[in-house]
Order: sequence, then structure tokens, then C-alpha cells
Amino acid sequence: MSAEIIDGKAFAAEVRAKVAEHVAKLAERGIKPGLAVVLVGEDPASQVYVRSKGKQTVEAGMESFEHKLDASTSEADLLALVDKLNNDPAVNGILVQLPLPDHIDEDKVINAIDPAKDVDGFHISNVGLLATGQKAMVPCTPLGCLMLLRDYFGSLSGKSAVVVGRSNIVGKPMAQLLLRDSCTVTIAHSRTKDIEDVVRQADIVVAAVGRPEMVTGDWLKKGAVVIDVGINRLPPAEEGAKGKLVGDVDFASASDVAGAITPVPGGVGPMTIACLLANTLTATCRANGLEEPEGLTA
Ligand SMILES: NC(=O)C1=CN([C@@H]2O[C@H](COP(=O)(O)OP(=O)(O)OC[C@H]3O[C@@H](n4cnc5c(N)ncnc54)[C@H](OP(=O)(O)O)[C@@H]3O)[C@@H](O)[C@H]2O)C=CC1
Ligand SMILES: Nc1nc(=O)c2c([nH]1)NC[C@@H]1CN(c3ccc(C(=O)N[C@@H](CCC(=O)O)C(=O)O)cc3)C=[N+]21
Repeated sequence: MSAEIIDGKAFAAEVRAKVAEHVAKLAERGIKPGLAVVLVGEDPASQVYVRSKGKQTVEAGMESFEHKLDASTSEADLLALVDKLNNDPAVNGILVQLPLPDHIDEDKVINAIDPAKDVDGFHISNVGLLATGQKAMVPCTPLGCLMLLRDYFGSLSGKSAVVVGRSNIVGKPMAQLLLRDSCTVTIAHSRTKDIEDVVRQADIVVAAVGRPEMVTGDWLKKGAVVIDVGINRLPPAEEGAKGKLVGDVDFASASDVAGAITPVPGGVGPMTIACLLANTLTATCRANGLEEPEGLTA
């Protein structure tokens, strides 16, 4: 093991402290940012995630509104809730937890959110703004990864980056952000030929695949910086126990070759929540015509 460990948990605490500091300044003007999180159904992993978001939102001095809806909630009822939140002045940020149940059209719901309150950055307007280099709400997970990379390298200009995964919520926006920081970007996916060789070219590897420990040390160039987005729960060793949480990168073999690597847990996950709070603060500042805090957006 020779790689430096990139401590996302510690970095996320710093981001949250910066957010809290700025939120305290807004309080002097009588402004309190509010984040609404909507959860449809009872997925246990999502429930844990929603709970920790709520807790950290309150700790940062913001208002947290949680809406837990039954898995059988109709699309129309969900759209009505989104409309209500769009028109609620106490709500500056709206997050609808994905995935949604099959009977609900995800794109329709996401695109019903007011883009100015779209703290996930998934609305087509924000996707287009990011792709054209305009001021957008930037998706939290890629933003968190970018912050870690900028902190590690200083400048990313000219680095070769391979993003493994092309989802709308991680892979594609990650590639946009790296491109914006002047990396030479390759996006790999399930149809990529000789994917190991493609990944081995990269100075920066971002893995967002959803396949436990897929990227192994022999896929990496010596000294590559590896950002592991994956959150996978392995089957528990015994009945009733909790399975181990692992990333999309095989940490043991990768850390022998990489220059630096993020762990799972304690890497990208905490950064995602910190960036969600940062985005809520940014949205609040924009809504009130106030200056945005520095270093908390892309
Ligand atoms: N830490 C955090 O905050 C977050 C973590 N995650 C985690 O990140 C991971 C990815 O999430 P998400 O982007 O939503 O996942 P998706 O399932 O939406 O996308 C996965 C991507 O990986 C590609 N892929 C799948 N199998 C392979 C393979 N064998 N070789 C190469 N590429 C492959 C798919 O390719 P194709 O398009 O060709 O099918 C797809 O583009 C998951 O583990 C998820 O839990 C997600 C969000 C936030
Ligand atoms: N609209 C929407 N936006 C999202 O951003 C979104 C989503 N839906 N659906 C689900 C995924 C997943 N996701 C995570 C965020 C933080 C951790 C996190 O904090 N993980 C901890 C460990 C948590 C644990 O122990 O279970 C860590 O990695 O250290 C994990 C996963 C956001 N997502």
C-alpha cells in the first residue's frame, strides 16, 4: 500500500463548516436556507441517507423539510408536491431521492422542479447550462469529486481523465466538470472495448459503475489518482448482519499502484452531502440576489 488516502470525510467536514459560517451570516439578515428532501417508498439505504442529510442540514443552521411518501404514491400527487415546494418561499432547495418507483416517470418529476431550486443539478436547464459553461446548479457527487481533485492537484489542466460510467447523475456531469477544468476526458462504459487499457492511460480515474471492486490495481497507471464513487453493500457474512460497504474499486490492489485514492466509506459519500448543503446555500444566495460564497461551487 503506497497510495495517499484522500480523506473525503475530513474534507466534507471543512466544506460543511464553511457552509455553516456563511449560513450564520445570512441569519443576521433574517434569511434561513431551507432544503426539502422527498423520499418515495421505503428503500432502507435511502432512508439512512435521507436521515443523515436531514441531520447535517440542521447542523449547518438550515431548515430541513422531509417528505416521506408511500411507495404507491401516484405521479400526479408527487408532481403536486413538487409544485407546492416550488412555490414555497421557505424552500430554497428541492431533492427528490432517486430511483423512483417504476410507475413514476423520473424525467418528468426532475424537470418539474424549479431549476433555481434544483440542488441536485439534474433538471435539463442545469444540465444544459453546465454543458455550455454557464452558471448552473452542479450535481453534488461530481462537484464533491471535483473539489477533492482540485485540492489534490491544484490545477487539473492537461491531465488525462477517464470516467468509468455514463449515468446522468454521476458519469456525464463528472466528465463535463473535468472538461471544464481542461482535462482530456474519456468516458468508458459497459460497451467500451479493452476497458483496462483505456483506464491505464489515465492520470485521473473516476469510477462510477455500481459494480463492487471492479477496477483493480492492474487497470491503473502507476501514480494515478483514483476517485471511487461506488457505494455497494456486499452480502452479509451471516444472516441478519450488515454487509460490508465497498466501492467500485478494489481498494487493496489499487492502493499499491495509485498515487492517491478515496476510500469507501469516508470518501465521496460525505462530500456528496456536503455539496448538497453548499448547493442549497448557493441557491439561497442567488434567490436573494446576494453574493455567493467562494470555493463552494464549480
Ligand atoms: N457516493 C455517492 O455519493 C454516490 C454514489 N453512487 C454510486 O455510484 C455508482 C454508480 O452510480 P450511477 O451512476 O447512479 O449508476 P448507473 O447504474 O446509473 O450507471 C452505471 C454506469 O456504469 C456502467 N457500467 C456498468 N457495468 C459496467 C462494466 N462492467 N464495465 C464498464 N462500465 C459499466 C454503465 O454503462 P452503460 O451505460 O453502458 O450501461 C453505466 O453507464 C453506484 O455504486 C452508486 O451506488 C451514486 C450516486 C452518489
Ligand atoms: N436525487 C438524488 N440525489 C443523490 O445525490 C442521490 C440519490 N438521489 N439517490 C441515491 C444516491 C446515493 N447517494 C449517497 C450519498 C451519500 C452517501 C454517504 O454519505 N455514504 C457514506 C457511508 C454511508 C453508509 O455507511 O451507508 C460514505 O460513503 O462514507 C452515500 C450515497 C446520493 N444519491
